[in-house]
Amino acid sequence: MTLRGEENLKKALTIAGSDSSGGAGIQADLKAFSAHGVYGMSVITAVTAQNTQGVFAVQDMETAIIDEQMKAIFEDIEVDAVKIGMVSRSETIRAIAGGLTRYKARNIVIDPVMISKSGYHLLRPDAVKALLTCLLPLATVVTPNLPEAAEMTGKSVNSLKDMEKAAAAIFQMGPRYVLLKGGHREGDATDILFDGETCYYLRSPRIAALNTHGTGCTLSAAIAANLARGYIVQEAVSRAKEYITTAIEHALSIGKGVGPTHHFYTLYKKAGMLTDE
Ligand SMILES: Nc1ncnc2c1ncn2[C@@H]1O[C@H](COP(=O)(O)OP(=O)(O)O)[C@@H](O)[C@H]1O
Ligand SMILES: Cc1ncc(COP(=O)(O)O)c(N)n1
Repeated sequence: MTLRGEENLKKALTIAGSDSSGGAGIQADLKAFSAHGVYGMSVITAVTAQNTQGVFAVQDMETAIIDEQMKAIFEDIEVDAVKIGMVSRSETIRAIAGGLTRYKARNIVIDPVMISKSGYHLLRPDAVKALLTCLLPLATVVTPNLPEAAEMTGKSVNSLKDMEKAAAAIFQMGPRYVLLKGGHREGDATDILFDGETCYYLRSPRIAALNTHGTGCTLSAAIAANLARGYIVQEAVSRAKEYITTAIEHALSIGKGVGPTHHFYTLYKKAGMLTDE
């Protein structure tokens, strides 16, 4: 059976860690892909035991199974975009970079995940260099938050001026675009997109939200989904920013700590599935 429009179905891959509580990592990415009407696939780099209160254990996958997952996907299915999240350690990073190059992957969005909101090191400190030298040059867009930008540049990043300088320094590391996220700032949640020449400001008021688990994962997956759908980078990023803003506005009070964002608010609303209206 062929579904109407199936021949136009776009396919995106997330290479990231599993979050058992479903708010971040692979699970957030697949939800974001689905909400954009994009078929989702995954390469799991690590399994975490975590919930809304913290990360309690991590098991890294062997590089052999990372290679095999990439091979299984790329040798069979056309991949329209790739999002990369938690990569844990240098061996994992080298395996991913090798696979992306071998299979000529395109539309690559790298979220340089380092420390979870709850304070757990999801990237080993000795793997930062491998992330910068092996993966960043392959990125269409890299999406650091402020602490990650500080780690990458060796300078603290707070003001919008600092953000512009950091975006320019990270651009020199090889990605085609840098999206520096302002979620950790005081004041407006303004992000900066830099293409090597111009800084574009993506503004949104700060939402007084407690439930922001997985915001960065969701944003980068939404960018990948929009690239898979054929939008140019500026448009893909600006649509993803609208998507994450709605997802935070209607974030879910699930669990005892920092809950996840709501991926399907707009879809549920259109379908008349929201009971409070
Ligand atoms: N309280 C908030 N209100 C509005 N937007 C937010 C808020 N917190 C984060 N964002 C937005 O969510 C996206 C993810 O940013 P951030 O939370 O900094 O990423 P990370 O999860 O990597 O730390 C960015 O577009 C950021 O501006
Ligand atoms: C598997 C995985 N990947 C990424 C994050 C970062 O998300 P956050 O910064 O919201 O904790 C996470 N907590 N877990």
